[in-house]
Amino acid sequence: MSVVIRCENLVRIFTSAGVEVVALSGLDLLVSDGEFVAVVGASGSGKSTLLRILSGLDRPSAGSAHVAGHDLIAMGRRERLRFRRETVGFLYQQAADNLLPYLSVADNVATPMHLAGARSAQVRTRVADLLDLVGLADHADRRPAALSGGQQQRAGLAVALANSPTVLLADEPTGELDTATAEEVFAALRTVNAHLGTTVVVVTHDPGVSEQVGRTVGIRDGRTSSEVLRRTEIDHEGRSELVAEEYAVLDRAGRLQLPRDFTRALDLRDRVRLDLRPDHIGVWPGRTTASPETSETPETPETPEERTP
Ligand SMILES: Nc1ncnc2c1ncn2[C@@H]1O[C@H](COP(=O)(O)OP(=O)(O)OP(=O)(O)O)[C@@H](O)[C@H]1O
Repeated sequence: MSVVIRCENLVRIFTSAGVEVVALSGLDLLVSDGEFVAVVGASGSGKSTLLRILSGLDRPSAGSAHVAGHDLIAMGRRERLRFRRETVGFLYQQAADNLLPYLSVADNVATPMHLAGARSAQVRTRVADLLDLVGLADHADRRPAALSGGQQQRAGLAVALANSPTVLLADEPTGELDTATAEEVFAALRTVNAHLGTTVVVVTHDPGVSEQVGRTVGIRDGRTSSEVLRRTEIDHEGRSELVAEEYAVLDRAGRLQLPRDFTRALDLRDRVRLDLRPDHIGVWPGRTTASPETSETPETPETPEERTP
């Protein structure tokens, strides 16, 4: 499957009042065509900065970023405008940022198409198709204020998809919604992902969304740290079960960030002991007094931090 988003060693440093803030500190991210990925991290971890760069609103200080064949650093003004209009769609947390309050839902969805020069007949068909897809066919004539929070986000989703973007970027799209309504919005995002093939990247502080998406990428201190991949497996009795596997990102320099709950569980810190096996690497709490040669190496290590890829 082809790669749609490729970020390598992305750095973004802000300077305000003479103080430098490192928002992204060498972030790597690969997203394949048609994937549904959540980037999850605490407040201040760099999520919004990453999305602003991916949507062409901001430029990184260093590193490289490509989205759907566009080089986000080399891109000139004209290409950037076209990229923002045609290649990426954006869904914000607040309905007010996605929808114009004085237009009906249908006119909100039609506006980006008219701006891109689409013909009226074409616009009408696409508006109807999109509202059908997000389950708002019966609400086309309503103003945003007459919709529930979940309906407003689904209307915003239809607006973001108006010009058939390759990638949909969503910044905390369910941040203001209760759990049931958030699930409804994620269901609409999954429908869009499955039916239109749009690659979807959601950023959020909520680790709970990992159950709603195909892959979760953790972001910590401006770098991608761990990943959880979910896939369906058929067990020996023919039942399908959802399997979640945890991954960590290994960068080109060989650096690996272990998930915090793993390091805490085994009190791993400062220095850890490594053991190369034919198909995996074992990691043990380091001992300060014994060297790796003299310390015991379990013959059949079964500690939870060991993963066979
Ligand atoms: N324009 C800016 N000027 C100065 N510092 C900034 C700017 N934008 C972001 N930062 C800083 O960069 C860091 C990352 O911010 P960012 O908004 O990307 O994080 P976030 O994970 O999206 O957080 P939140 O969930 O709170 O929005 C923070 O320390 C933030 O204060």
